[in-house]
Amino acid sequence: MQQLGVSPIAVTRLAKRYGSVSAVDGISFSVPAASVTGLLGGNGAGKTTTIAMLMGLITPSSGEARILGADMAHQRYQVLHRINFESPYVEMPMRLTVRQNLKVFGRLYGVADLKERIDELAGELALRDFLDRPSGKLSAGQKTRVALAKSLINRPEVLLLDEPTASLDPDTADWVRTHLERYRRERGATILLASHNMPEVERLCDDVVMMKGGIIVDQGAPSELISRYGRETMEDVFLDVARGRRQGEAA
Ligand SMILES: Nc1ncnc2c1ncn2[C@@H]1O[C@H](COP(=O)(O)OP(=O)(O)OP(=O)(O)O)[C@@H](O)[C@H]1O
Repeated sequence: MQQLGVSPIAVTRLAKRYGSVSAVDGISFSVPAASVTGLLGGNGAGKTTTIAMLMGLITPSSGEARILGADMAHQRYQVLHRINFESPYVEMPMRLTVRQNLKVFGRLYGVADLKERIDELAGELALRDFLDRPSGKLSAGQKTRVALAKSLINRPEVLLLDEPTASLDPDTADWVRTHLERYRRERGATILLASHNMPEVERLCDDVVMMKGGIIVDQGAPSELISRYGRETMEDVFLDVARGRRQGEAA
């Protein structure tokens, strides 16, 4: 059970240095239960490094990344079965079929009703036509649907998504967003979403954390940020932040 009053995702003075490079430089933010927060920033801002520390895949130089109360650098095994992630940069074993891959991940996450769960996801995410094909022989869009199925296999309470719609056609991307919205609503899941797609951020995110050079340069609800910067869209806000323009300053 989640502790009362503790955000499912909580990052405190988190930092990661690689030699002289500060990939993440002492950031703090939290994601309230059952909400979606977008992690935004240009290339090299520190988003993937932050998510990797939240997954416990990279050890912070200092500070803490907690999920469901567990310090992910030291206590991740307490909560791994309750969380999951999706990234287009993580490939599944290509020779295994989609079904075999989902079985491997399902076992890793300790899913009790695995056969039923795979069947359920195959229906919901339209995987049936290629469930018994090698994962390496799928199109990018099909691979993304499989990656989404993998990330939902254990019905996670917390989902970390690193550009879940990167390199998808607009139709498939819209389809993925609709699924994520539905999953969040039905499961009450807490989601952190790194994205370069501003319409996606406006549609899915309750809150946004904007990073640049490893630090947080602004945060708030998309509508709040748009009005604070005197802009029409998050795309405009993003460009203002990326180009170092102050709120309300003319382009
Ligand atoms: N293993 C590493 N060794 C050295 N520097 C690294 C390493 N990983 C990341 N960095 C550096 O840390 C900074 C942040 O990288 P990160 O991948 O977190 O950014 P990002 O916001 O996810 O960028 P993108 O949008 O391009 O994916 C960059 O300057 C990057 O070059």
